[in-house]
Amino acid sequence: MSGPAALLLIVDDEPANCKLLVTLLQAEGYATMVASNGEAALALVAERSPDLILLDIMMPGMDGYQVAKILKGNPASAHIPIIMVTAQIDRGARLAGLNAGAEEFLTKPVDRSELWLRVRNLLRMKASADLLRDHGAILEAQVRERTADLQRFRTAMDATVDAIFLVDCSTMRFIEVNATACKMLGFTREETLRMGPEQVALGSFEQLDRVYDAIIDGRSTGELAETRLRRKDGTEFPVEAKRTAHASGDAWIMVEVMSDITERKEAEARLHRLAHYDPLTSLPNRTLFNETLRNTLVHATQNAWRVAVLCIDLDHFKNVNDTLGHAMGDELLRQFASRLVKCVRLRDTVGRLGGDEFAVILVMQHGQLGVAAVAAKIQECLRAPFELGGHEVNSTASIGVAILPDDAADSDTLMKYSDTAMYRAKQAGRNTFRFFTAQMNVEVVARLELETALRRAVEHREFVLHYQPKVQVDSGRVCGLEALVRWERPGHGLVLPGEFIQALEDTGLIVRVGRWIVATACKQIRAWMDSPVGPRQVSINVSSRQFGEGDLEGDVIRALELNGVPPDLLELELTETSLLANTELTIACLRRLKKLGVRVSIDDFGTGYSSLAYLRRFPIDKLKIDKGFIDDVTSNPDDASIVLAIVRMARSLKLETVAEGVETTAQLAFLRRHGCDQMQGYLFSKPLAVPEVEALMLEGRTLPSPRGDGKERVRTLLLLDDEPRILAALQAMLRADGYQILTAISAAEGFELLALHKVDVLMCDERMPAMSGTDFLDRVKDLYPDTFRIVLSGQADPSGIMDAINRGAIHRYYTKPWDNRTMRENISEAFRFGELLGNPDREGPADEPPARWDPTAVIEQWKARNEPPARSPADLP
Ligand SMILES: Nc1nc2c(ncn2[C@@H]2O[C@@H]3COP(=O)(O)O[C@H]4[C@@H](O)[C@H](n5cnc6c(=O)[nH]c(N)nc65)O[C@@H]4COP(=O)(O)O[C@H]3[C@H]2O)c(=O)[nH]1
Repeated sequence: MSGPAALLLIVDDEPANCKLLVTLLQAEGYATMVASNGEAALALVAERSPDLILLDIMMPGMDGYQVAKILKGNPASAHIPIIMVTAQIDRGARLAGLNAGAEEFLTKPVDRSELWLRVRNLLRMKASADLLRDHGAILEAQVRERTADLQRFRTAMDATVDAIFLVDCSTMRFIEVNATACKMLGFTREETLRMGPEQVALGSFEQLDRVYDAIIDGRSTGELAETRLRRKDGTEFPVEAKRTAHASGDAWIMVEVMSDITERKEAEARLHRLAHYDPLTSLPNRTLFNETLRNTLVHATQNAWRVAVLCIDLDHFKNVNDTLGHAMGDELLRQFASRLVKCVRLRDTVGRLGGDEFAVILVMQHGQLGVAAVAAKIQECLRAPFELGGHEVNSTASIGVAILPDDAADSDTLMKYSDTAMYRAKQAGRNTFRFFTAQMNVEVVARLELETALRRAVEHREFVLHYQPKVQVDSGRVCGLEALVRWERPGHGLVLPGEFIQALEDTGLIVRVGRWIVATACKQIRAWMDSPVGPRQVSINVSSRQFGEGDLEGDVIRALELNGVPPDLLELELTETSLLANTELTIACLRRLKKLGVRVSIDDFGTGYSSLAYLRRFPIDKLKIDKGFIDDVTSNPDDASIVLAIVRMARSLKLETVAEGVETTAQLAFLRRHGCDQMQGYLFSKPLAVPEVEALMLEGRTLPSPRGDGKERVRTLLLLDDEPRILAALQAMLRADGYQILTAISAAEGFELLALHKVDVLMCDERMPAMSGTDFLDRVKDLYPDTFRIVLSGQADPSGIMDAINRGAIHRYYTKPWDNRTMRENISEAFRFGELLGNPDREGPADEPPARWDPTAVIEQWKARNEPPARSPADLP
């Protein structure tokens, strides 16, 4: 036996017995220790844990059974074999010994060989039992550790926010799932473990099998993939899955880790909506619209389809914003969007490009007619008024159309062309549509060239100012000048603003050019102040963009200070339309400038939509009556009424009036007679370069004074007939009666003479080429109601003339040939009649209009007549 000798404990109260046993056992090489009673034995066992105990039964105090029971009851000593040594050999004693836990018995006196045999056998048994016990303990510890590991693993698995599924690839069943997986799916763990992936994943068994095979074969790395899972209640949700395959013996285990990405997907969807859809109308925005157009064009080109792009812009939309506020403007856009969508088929695309700009993609089936029908439908859908917070608002749209492949082959050009066509529709008076044409293309190219040339012009300072004098109507003297920009374009000579101002506006270059104009005009005023010309008031045109984007106020103040120019020598001309834009900003800026002394006038007055109430908000000094009203002021009663209304309104607001574009003395006479303060026009002078306008001012040129001024009033008769023979005969007949006789051979000449002279009696032929006598007199009735009007008719049937008489256009009529005496008497009577009825001091018929004559109402009526058919929101209060 190798290793330390086995330690044997001999327990006996008889020292002789102990000694014998010690001797016998030590002789066999065992180590021994002795205890003389039970307590001592227990103490020794606790202390040294012997390999075997020889235990006497009969001992004083604690007997052998008790000792054995205690030892076997204690796990630390239960494995120590006990041999009971006893003189009793009866069966009862043996049973009691075995019950107490003893393994063997020896009878006293002890037989040496039996002792050794028993001791050796028991020690062997113990050795192998110890071995087994140690092994078991190791195994147990290992199991305990594994169990703890497993527990830790499961706790970790359960604690993770991701769902984890372990799938046995051979059975396609879950063999393990974590708590998150069960919660995500709504199944219990047990229910889940009874299922396989094809019951919760979207995809067939075969599809999953293919995915798993690819991962196992290494053809797929099992990178993050998006898929969907189905819950117990049948609802689905998106997950991101990471799959890895693990070999387990011959089988493969697929570990699937899945995260619920519902929130991420929703956020992505929200972002996508924000990036691609207009939040106000929910229509595709410009980005998505362009993307859709590009894709449509690819398909269209492949399939030889035709595609139309419609650019749609609401007319006068800005007025809704300005008058009803932005919330109502938004509401109009929303309502329009939903009407627009109903005008097209499902497969067509409607988008909002921004502001009031919408666009439509139409895949065409029936050629251009189909597109025209859609455009007409869109116009039609606007016919019903929009209900905006209690206001009924009418709106119209201008539509431009460009077509693939006729006009362009790519989306950018197609968009550009339909936009160009839309602007054409606007220019054509709005509320209409236009197809893009090759001519427009030429214009687009020309426009681009113009813009490039203008940019260069700004850099190279190619602009100059010309000046057009303004004249005081009563004194005939120059009272100021309007600065008008010209472009000395290399290779093109002097270019007028009509050809480039709009492009300067559209490109924003007007802000820089405008600043230059302010500075140059102020420099010129200074130069005249320092020359014999003397101080002169100069007006400059300003664009609304100079308020919003530039620093008009700063520019003006700097230029005035730099040149030492008194502010009242500078006048700013703003169009009605530019006043309407940026109103608050504009008003505030104008107020400050006006406080400084700078003068302000409204240009082209009458062409915009400003009402009297609106005008009061602006700090203005002057109204400039648009040339459009002056052109026919002597012959068109509508224009005449408008001009008179403006003059009268200006007077009541203590504003000066300037008539623009006065070209004839008749116009001047009309204006002079009706109290217009100033005139500007070719009649006096065109805009001139500085040296020429200086010469004009130094020469002291004035307007010719009005005819008949200072002379005594004479009775004036106007005879109008297209036959000079008749005129001559009438003149000869009436010569002796002392009238001032004026003759005209056309209605136009007649109007001019009426404007130039105070005519008392007017006799006109009924049959004239351009205009009948009654029509002429109809107009004269409105323009000069105090004239006594006679018609000379060659016709027997006077029914048309009777109508005119009933309308009050004609006071008398005569048929040709006439009786000289009666005619002379009647004309004389007509003068007397007119003098009796009319106020002999009155300068003209409308100079002191009748009480019912209301200038604001006249302007409103005129606007109503000149509005597009569907009334625009511009009419809102
Ligand atoms: N047929 C005819 N025309 C007459 C007569 N009297 C004056 N005109 C023209 O009428 C225009 C008057 O200027 P506007 O109404 O301010 O209209 C101006 C103004 O709106 C704009 N503009 C001109 N210069 C400037 C400028 O310096 N800045 C800005 N922002 N706009 C300018 O361009 C418009 C056209 O300017 P112009 O071509 O110089 O044309 C000038 C002038 O030459 C006439 O008796 N008969």
